[in-house]
Amino acid sequence: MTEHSPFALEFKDPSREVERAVAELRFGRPIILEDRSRALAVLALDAVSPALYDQFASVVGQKHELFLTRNRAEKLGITRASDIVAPLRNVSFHQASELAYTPGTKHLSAWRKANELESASAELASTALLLPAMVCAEVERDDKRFSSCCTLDHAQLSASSNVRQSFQIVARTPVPLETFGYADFVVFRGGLAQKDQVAIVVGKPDVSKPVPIRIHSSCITGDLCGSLKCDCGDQLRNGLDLLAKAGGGVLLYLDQEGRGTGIGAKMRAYGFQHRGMDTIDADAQLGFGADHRRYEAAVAMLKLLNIDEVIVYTNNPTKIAALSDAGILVHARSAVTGRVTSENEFYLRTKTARAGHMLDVDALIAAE
Ligand SMILES: Nc1nc2c(ncn2[C@@H]2O[C@H](COP(=O)(O)OP(=O)(O)OP(=O)(O)O)[C@@H](O)[C@H]2O)c(=O)[nH]1
Ligand SMILES: [Zn+2]
Repeated sequence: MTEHSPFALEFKDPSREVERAVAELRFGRPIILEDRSRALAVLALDAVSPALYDQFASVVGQKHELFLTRNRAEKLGITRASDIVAPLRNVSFHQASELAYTPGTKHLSAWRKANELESASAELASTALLLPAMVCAEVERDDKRFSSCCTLDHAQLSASSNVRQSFQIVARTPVPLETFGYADFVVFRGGLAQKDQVAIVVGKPDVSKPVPIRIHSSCITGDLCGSLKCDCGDQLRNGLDLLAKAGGGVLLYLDQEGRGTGIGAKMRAYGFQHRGMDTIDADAQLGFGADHRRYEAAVAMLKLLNIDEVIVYTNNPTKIAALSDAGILVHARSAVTGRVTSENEFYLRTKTARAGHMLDVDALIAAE
């Protein structure tokens, strides 16, 4: 345990250091990520300006390299199932961006397998909701040229993981909903570099019995604007309806836009889907895996609401597994569906075929 001086305010715990590094990357500034043997200057390509990219390249004498995940590497024709790093000497910002996330780019002449530190830098980008494409350069420890940059020890990244489960309730207030009458909105704060999360308590669920719950990931396009490209808006409203009909329950509305990749990445991926790609391949072009959501917040929220046994409204087996793995007893699973539209049918079929969702799209169409 760190000893704190009674005469100073100290914020030296690992999670604060990680959050600082994440914020720096989001603002397009370099950080230094180091372990016992080396130091890596890192920029997130998604956030950096072309001018700072050029400046970084010249400061490190054109020895900068581009980290790409194995998902992106596969799209560049490299099928060795590892994260990779490619040299960027004399590669412009525009060309680097093409390598990182433009479909159809094939001109990667040289690359090597990424090391652990380089892969860890992409983990930070993912926490910052940025694309996992990093501009890296190995530098000396305590390199004066980067003295004004935030430095993060790799060990602090793993040491901060317990914070992901740490939440507290900030407010609990009833809100009158058009269809359901008053529902309590409970706001939770905590986690690692996370926004506030919300639980909507419909009716008066009895926590001494299995509580009906829905874990819903935010979808600005579907939930808010009625986009026809997905089933989220319907699932949100039908989910609340099912909880009310079950005699009361809790909907956890998680800040996990774009399956945890963020709205920026999701809209880039939508652009690729307009060209015919499915939802998973579109994300892979950007370097992402099939699903980046984490459920520590959901588990912490349930525990703070004194809920440890549930009936879950979902078609997604990953959500059930995440709850069970965290010690929440899942008594049953119930389906929650939406309308099938010509715009979302391919998306729904992809979720079933490639992400194991328990959804019979043909039966839904037949029932309409
Ligand atoms: N990256 C990406 N995310 C998408 C796309 N379409 C929808 N999403 C996101 O997918 C998530 C869907 O959330 P949910 O409806 O809670 O989850 P689900 O995995 O469908 O599971 P259930 O609805 O519980 O069956 C939300 O975070 C959406 O923002 C897409 O094409 N690309
Ligand atoms: Zn959606």
